[in-house]
Amino acid sequence: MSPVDLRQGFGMRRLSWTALLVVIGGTSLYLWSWDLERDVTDFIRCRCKLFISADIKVSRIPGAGKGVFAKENISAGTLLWDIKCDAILAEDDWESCWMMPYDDKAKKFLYSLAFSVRKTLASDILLQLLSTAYLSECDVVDGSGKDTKKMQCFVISFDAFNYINHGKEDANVACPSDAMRFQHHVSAAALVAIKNITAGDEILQNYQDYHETDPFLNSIKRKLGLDFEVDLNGGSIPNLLRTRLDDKIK
Ligand SMILES: C[S@@+](CC[C@H](N)C(=O)[O-])C[C@H]1O[C@@H](n2cnc3c(N)ncnc32)[C@H](O)[C@@H]1O
Repeated sequence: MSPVDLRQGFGMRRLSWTALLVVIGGTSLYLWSWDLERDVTDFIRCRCKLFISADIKVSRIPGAGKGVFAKENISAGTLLWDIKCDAILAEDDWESCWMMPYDDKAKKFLYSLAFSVRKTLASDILLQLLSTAYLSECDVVDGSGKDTKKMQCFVISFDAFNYINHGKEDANVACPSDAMRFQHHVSAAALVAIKNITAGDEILQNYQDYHETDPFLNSIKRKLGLDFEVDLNGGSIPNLLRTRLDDKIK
């Protein structure tokens, strides 16, 4: 596993941070106003790091929007991205990111959001947050990557890997095996190259490995009019309503 050099800054980063603060602040206010804050939102402060240089540009997949492209050759087995939710474990140069457990409380809250008649600015902001977050296994128990509970969390980060598109046979990254996690203290939500990747290749992950297969979440997203993945087996993903944060802050 050989981490390559740090990602250089991506455009819009400052705007993304401002938007993130607005989102977290707005969400807390909104939940507090519903007396739900303590019950529903455990936004866990984590640190994330991208270990490679990558470009965000138009994907070669028709209709897929933007994608992530490697700027260098990457060998199979290289750790590309990781997240740690224990401050002691992450170095200072890891960037702030968040996890929110996808548990019964979160499901109850999502349900109330989808079926509530109350529509406010704060609920709109929360929707933006949902549209950028993705589900992944998480290590919230001790933040060390050793958590074997296989919980799922929403990952909220604003780095280039938010733009990874879906691929099946051509997927070249995936979450690490349990053996790799335990041996190298890698998080369950980390991304590892599963093939040799050549500079200029688009980085693709099979979405079925980590999210969008949850019928409840998909029904909520459908109800909320959010972008969601369907028919991943068929290989085509309809471009429904696109509400991604970056589109809003152009
Ligand atoms: C996490 S985003 C990836 C970044 C996205 N392409 C963008 O420009 O913001 C996921 C969305 O990208 C699009 N997408 C990803 N993989 C795709 C594929 N193989 N075919 C078509 N659209 C895809 C879908 O709209 C999906 O909801």
